[in-house]
Amino acid sequence: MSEAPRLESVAVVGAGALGAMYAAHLAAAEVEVVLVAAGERAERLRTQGLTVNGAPLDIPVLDPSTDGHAPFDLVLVAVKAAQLEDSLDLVAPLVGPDTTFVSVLNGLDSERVIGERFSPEQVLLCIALAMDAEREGSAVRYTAPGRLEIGDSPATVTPGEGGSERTEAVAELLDRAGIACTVHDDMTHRMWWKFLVNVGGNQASAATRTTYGRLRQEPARSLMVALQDEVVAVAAAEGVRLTATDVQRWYDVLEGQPADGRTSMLQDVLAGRPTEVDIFAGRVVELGRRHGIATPYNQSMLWVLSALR
Ligand SMILES: NC(=O)C1=CN([C@@H]2O[C@H](COP(=O)(O)OP(=O)(O)OC[C@H]3O[C@@H](n4cnc5c(N)ncnc54)[C@H](OP(=O)(O)O)[C@@H]3O)[C@@H](O)[C@H]2O)C=CC1
Ligand SMILES: CC(C)(CO)C(=O)C(=O)O
Repeated sequence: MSEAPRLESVAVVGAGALGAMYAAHLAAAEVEVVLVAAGERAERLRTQGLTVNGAPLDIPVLDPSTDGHAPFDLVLVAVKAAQLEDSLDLVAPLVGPDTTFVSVLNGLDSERVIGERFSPEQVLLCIALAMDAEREGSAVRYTAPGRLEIGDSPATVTPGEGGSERTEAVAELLDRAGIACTVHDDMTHRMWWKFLVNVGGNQASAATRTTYGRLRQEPARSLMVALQDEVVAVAAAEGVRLTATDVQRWYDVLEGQPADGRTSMLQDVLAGRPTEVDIFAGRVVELGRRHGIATPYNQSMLWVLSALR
């Protein structure tokens, strides 16, 4: 078996809670890492900078519309869902045929969108889990860095043939940078599991404005469970089996989260930013309609959280 290439350069697009946290890890491991941004955002990042857990994040800001650079080995996409298309346009000049993409975005669809814009072979499937990263202005803080789970898309790898070189190379890079990562051969199931987590956890916490500690208790907990039951139903109709054990695994993760930690969606609501409700409740409602499954709790979330825009 040939050895996976060693990845040396990373472009992070989306210098928010997750993007800045991972950029700090990569820079500390002496990997070449840049933050990709344009216009006023690039200017702000250059002049105001960012801090991660109080330490200045001293890495270059690259604006592809004015600054040239050879294609990067890895593009780490860490914007919110509504910003995905724009961020891909921005990063396009930094992408070559050997560039690999990892998207930490929540939801079922970002990898497909990236694959359609570039090439499906260049995109790994990924979920980001169990972190409590938050950003306020130019300050990013976390106590729990969580972990990434990565693997190949079934659309690009033949089952039983083992992981791709791209997956191996990304796992090696993350390991070098001290970013906890596990490789999975059934990422489709893992993505659906994460979707269940976000549809329940993020939306219930955002609608009731509760931290992880209060999300573990009534009444937020019952709302979370009702939202998740609808995910289990639409997942089954899509051929994905989410079991009671799968659901329990999220409760176990939730128990371990800091009591005062906040989901990314609660952070958006509290900061007055648009939420990612379209990729959570919006997607469940759409799948429910397609399969003739009632999704009243997610329909309510769609109305409630959309009204906060
Ligand atoms: N935070 C968390 O704990 C977790 C988040 N996730 C998921 O990860 C994704 C990222 O979340 P999070 O880090 O919280 O998001 P943030 O909102 O903190 O960060 C997004 C960043 O993207 C930047 N951005 C927006 N548009 C562009 C663009 N066109 N070009 C370059 N940069 C851009 C924003 O800049 P600006 O501020 O200037 O607008 C912001 O810095 C989401 O899908 C989220 O659901 C998953 C697991 C946990
Ligand atoms: C799983 C969770 C809740 C943090 O680990 C998340 O994905 C988010 O906050 O968006």
